[in-house]
Amino acid sequence: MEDRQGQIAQVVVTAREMREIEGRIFAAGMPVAALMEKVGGLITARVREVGGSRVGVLVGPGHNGGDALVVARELHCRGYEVWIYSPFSRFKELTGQHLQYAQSLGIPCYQEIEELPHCDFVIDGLFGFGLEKPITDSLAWAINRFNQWEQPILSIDIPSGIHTDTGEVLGAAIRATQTFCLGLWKLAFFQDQALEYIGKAELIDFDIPGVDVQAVLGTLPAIKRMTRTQALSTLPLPRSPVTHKYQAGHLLLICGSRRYAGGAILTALGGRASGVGMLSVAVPESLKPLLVSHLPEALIIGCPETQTGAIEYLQLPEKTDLSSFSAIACGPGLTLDATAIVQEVMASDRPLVLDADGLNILAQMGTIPTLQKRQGATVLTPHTGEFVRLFPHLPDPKQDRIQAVQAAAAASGAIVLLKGARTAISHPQGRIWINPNSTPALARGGSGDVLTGLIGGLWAQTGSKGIPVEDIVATGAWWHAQAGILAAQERTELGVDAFTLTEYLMKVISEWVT
Ligand SMILES: NC(=O)C1=CN([C@@H]2O[C@H](COP(=O)(O)OP(=O)(O)OC[C@H]3O[C@@H](n4cnc5c(N)ncnc54)[C@H](O)[C@@H]3O)[C@@H](O)[C@H]2O)[C@H](O)CC1
Ligand SMILES: [K+]
Repeated sequence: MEDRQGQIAQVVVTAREMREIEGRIFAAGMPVAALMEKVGGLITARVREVGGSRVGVLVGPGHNGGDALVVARELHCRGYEVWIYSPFSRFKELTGQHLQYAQSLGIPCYQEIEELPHCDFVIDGLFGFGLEKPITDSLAWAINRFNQWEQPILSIDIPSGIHTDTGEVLGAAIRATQTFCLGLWKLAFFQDQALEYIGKAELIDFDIPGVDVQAVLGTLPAIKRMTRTQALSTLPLPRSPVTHKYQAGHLLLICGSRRYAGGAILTALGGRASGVGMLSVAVPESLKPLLVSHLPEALIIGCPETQTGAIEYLQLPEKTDLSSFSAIACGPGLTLDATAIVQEVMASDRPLVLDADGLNILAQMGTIPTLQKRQGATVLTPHTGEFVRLFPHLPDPKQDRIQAVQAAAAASGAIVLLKGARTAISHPQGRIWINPNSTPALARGGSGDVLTGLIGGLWAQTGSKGIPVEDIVATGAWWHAQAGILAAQERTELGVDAFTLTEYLMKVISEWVT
């Protein structure tokens, strides 16, 4: 049972894949009406927990409308006052039958929004994954009116008007308070542009057989949703009782400038929180005392500086070269004057995380040709602005973040982590992890620096264990977000400065592990 729920929680599908999976279930003999009845019953049970007794139900022409009508009927039979709004004259057969029966029970059905009496909440069953074209004219007008209402709106499957794959608004879309995603997570739930419409997201599992999911998605689905179980299986815990510090990885961070000293501290604190065995931090010479005072356990390497206070070149301790490190993370706070060191680390074969100015310098060097020459594995961690600078010729991530990150990884051969409300991580061959939960509290200067250090530290510890790099990166993104969520719970969304975040990294993990 645990197993099935764990697997279902990771699955993410497109509308086409959902239709194929659904097709297999029907072909195997499950009557369409029976499935609709089952799904409607499950939604009703959840709706009844919401409270209120006066309900407006928005009914579309397809099976999303059919689901809504089953809920309307069930609520009516349980004593709710129910009104239907449906401005359509033609319905799919099953939906039409449900509408006829609902009306025979005395549930009123209106075509005009003004006719709907005041309700405690609204159920949105206008369109699900069958939405084909933009919503226009009077229906778009009505949706915009519903959005101005104060009452909660509960959407069935997906807010009507949202594209199931890209998450874009097709003409007009319902802004739901809560959305009950049916059966399997749809891609739109992880596209930043849809999040304000989806509200609180909940999966209603209706027992889709695992074999049907596998038959359509394969044994290694391309797009997966990150889960706690997955993150815990990747973390370097428990440690071997006989390990020594060099077996727990050696991370080199290259970060900071006179102008951006704090970025170096935050990156290093992120690296430290990963539990990495040995931490070395290369900074401009003048920052060394500051870093030593914050991280007494780290080896702080002071490097010659440019006139502007950037690292001029790497000056590693005697008998050390880049091959001494199990992973390198480079970029936060460097400024654009540190081009030479980015070139130097690119030429090494070490696992490399590039972030912030490291990415901006890479963009100036020419992202794709430079990465094609690299011997080692590279992780890029851009936000949308950096992404566009790195990959100016690829589709804009604002339209479809998942497709954009997949294209970037394929074109560059790097593992690309695209930051956002729903951070997505793609392997060059198209495997994607999506981090499903985060908090706007993390939209704050310095929080990305912490992530860079954390991912670097995890990679340094686990890279030699045969764990796929994208799994390590996704675990870092998950851990970072969970720390932000816990910190925001305890301190509000205003209380999660990047320094505080580094302290919650340990706090959140001890809650999971104990
Ligand atoms: N996932 C499952 O296995 C189950 C899904 N259920 C529900 O069914 C819908 C999908 O149903 P479908 O009938 O295919 O599509 P829709 O209800 O989303 O709507 C299609 C309907 O609407 C017309 N249409 C499309 N776009 C527009 C537009 N812009 N303007 C006007 N009309 C439009 C189109 O022609 C069709 O007639 C899924 O989301 C679930 O809610 C099952 O009930 C349970 C199993
Ligand atoms: K809907």
